[in-house]
Amino acid sequence: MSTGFFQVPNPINEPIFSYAPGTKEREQLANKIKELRAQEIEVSMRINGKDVRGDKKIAMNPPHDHKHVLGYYYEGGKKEIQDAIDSALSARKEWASLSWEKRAAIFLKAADLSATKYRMELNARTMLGQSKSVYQAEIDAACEWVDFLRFNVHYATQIYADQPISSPGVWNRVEYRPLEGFIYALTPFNFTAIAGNLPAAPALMGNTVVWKPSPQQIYSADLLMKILEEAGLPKGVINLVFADGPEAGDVVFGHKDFAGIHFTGSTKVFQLIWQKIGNNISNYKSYPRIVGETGGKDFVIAHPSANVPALVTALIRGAFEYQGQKCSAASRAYIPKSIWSATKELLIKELATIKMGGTEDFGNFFNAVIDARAFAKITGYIDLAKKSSGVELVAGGNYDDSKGYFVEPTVFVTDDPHFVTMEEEIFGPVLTIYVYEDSEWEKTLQLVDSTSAYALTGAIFSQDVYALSEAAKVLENAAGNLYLNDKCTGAVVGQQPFGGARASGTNDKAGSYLNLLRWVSPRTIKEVFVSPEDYRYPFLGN
Ligand SMILES: NC(=O)c1ccc[n+]([C@@H]2O[C@H](COP(=O)([O-])OP(=O)(O)OC[C@H]3O[C@@H](n4cnc5c(N)ncnc54)[C@H](O)[C@@H]3O)[C@@H](O)[C@H]2O)c1
Ligand SMILES: N[C@@H](CCC=O)C(=O)O
Repeated sequence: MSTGFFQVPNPINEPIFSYAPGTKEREQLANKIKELRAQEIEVSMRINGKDVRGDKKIAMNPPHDHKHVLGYYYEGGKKEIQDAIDSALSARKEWASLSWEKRAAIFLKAADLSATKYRMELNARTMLGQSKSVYQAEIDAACEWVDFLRFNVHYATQIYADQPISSPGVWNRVEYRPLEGFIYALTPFNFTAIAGNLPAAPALMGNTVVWKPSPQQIYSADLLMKILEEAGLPKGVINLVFADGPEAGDVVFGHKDFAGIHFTGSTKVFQLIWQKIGNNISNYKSYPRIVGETGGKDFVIAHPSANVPALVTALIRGAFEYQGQKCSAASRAYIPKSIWSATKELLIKELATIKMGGTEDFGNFFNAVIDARAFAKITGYIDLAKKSSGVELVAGGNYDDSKGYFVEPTVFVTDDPHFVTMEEEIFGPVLTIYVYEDSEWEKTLQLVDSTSAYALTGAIFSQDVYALSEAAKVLENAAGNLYLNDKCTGAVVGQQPFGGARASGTNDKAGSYLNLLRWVSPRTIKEVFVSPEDYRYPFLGN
């Protein structure tokens, strides 16, 4: 029973380890990678706190070394999804009525376990299973995941503390109830932190969850689940399932107690899901909450006053960190003619220094793309661009999938600002540049705004304050996360709440109170201390 107004520990961002040569953490991580590579693990679903194995045994392989086997998982089907829903629904009553600080303590403990005991393994699994470099794994699987857990507890308390005023003789209160039913968390391959946050955020607010991760992220999802359980998460609160997406969707979206979806993934899949929910709308007990962060076609626009070395650094980091497989990745850039030749020269020079290879070698900045399907899609765009007129290959353009799914960091310049690679999300290491006349700055801003259906992230480079503020105004609706003189990736929880609008999602800002608000259904209570005992108003007289 709660007996106080509790203050949660003040969250601060988890410090990023350097993994520089000679550091203890570098040695520990290298050892953990070696240890994991030497074994084949068996991964089960977790339904109602129990290991459950489906009939289909599927191998997990490092994308940069696809013949190596890291282990196997066992995919289920409709029956396991139904069992997971039943488990979530039966766990709901007890979990929802547990006092908030006891729920919060579990997630804070999971944060501490992830920052200490399991940090190396979280990073190692993300590096091996998703082909992330050491730094990219550290900012994701360790730091962002820990930040989500700690900051969400802080935001939850802000929500609970937000109470209405009361007039004399009355006490008004708002209870922030969890949603009535179960939540479906459907998560992407590219961020371990996002995969963990999507089930954890609704669960923190008292909901129970069915979580289906991307097949390409199961190797690290398995560890996230183990950490949450070790932290004390009761059985049935989060149920981890592995199944074909549409098959699982049929069961989930057809269920009357479906109360909400927490999705991150592609725009196409989100739109299919929204349609399915819409088609079933009259069958649900409540209107389901639909929260989805989806694709991007993120831009960089440089003004003639831009600092060229800073611009080139932002293009390289923004477009090619994690092989361009971030929803926030820079994939179209607009450079004025007056600085194009300096930009091009430096870009080519710097790209030539990038080392590509497996994640086990910490000297590699660049690793493999996630799987054969992504490799085929990305190289399809590269081949098309290579043979198109008006498009010039500036750097990269080669690829090889014999050992791993390697695609070089690739840059094209096009004379058509509507060329397909300027408009569609490729989700790989391909950057397309359009060079504009300096005199066409205003026109180019309009072009940036109207070229793509997406509106996730964008960056403006300018040393001229008027140009910077003009661009920010014209591009007001072109990005949910706008960067001035910085790359358009790498949002930090608590610092840059993340999400976009238009085709990029519902912009509910992961890692902020705005997101947590979607997982509660407020109940307003008015209590009157001395209730009126006569219906007559004074104006009626005697
Ligand atoms: N805006 C953001 O915050 C953000 C963050 C990360 C990734 N993303 C986006 O995610 C995409 C990359 O991730 P991905 O390849 O894992 O996305 P995806 O859409 O292919 O898959 C996301 C999840 O949906 C499932 N799924 C796939 N097809 C389905 C279907 N027809 N019905 C039901 N479920 C289905 C997948 O198994 C996975 O669990 C990119 O488009 C990227 O921009 C967005
Ligand atoms: N939040 C991450 C992107 C997540 C999508 O893949 C960033 O800001 O770069």
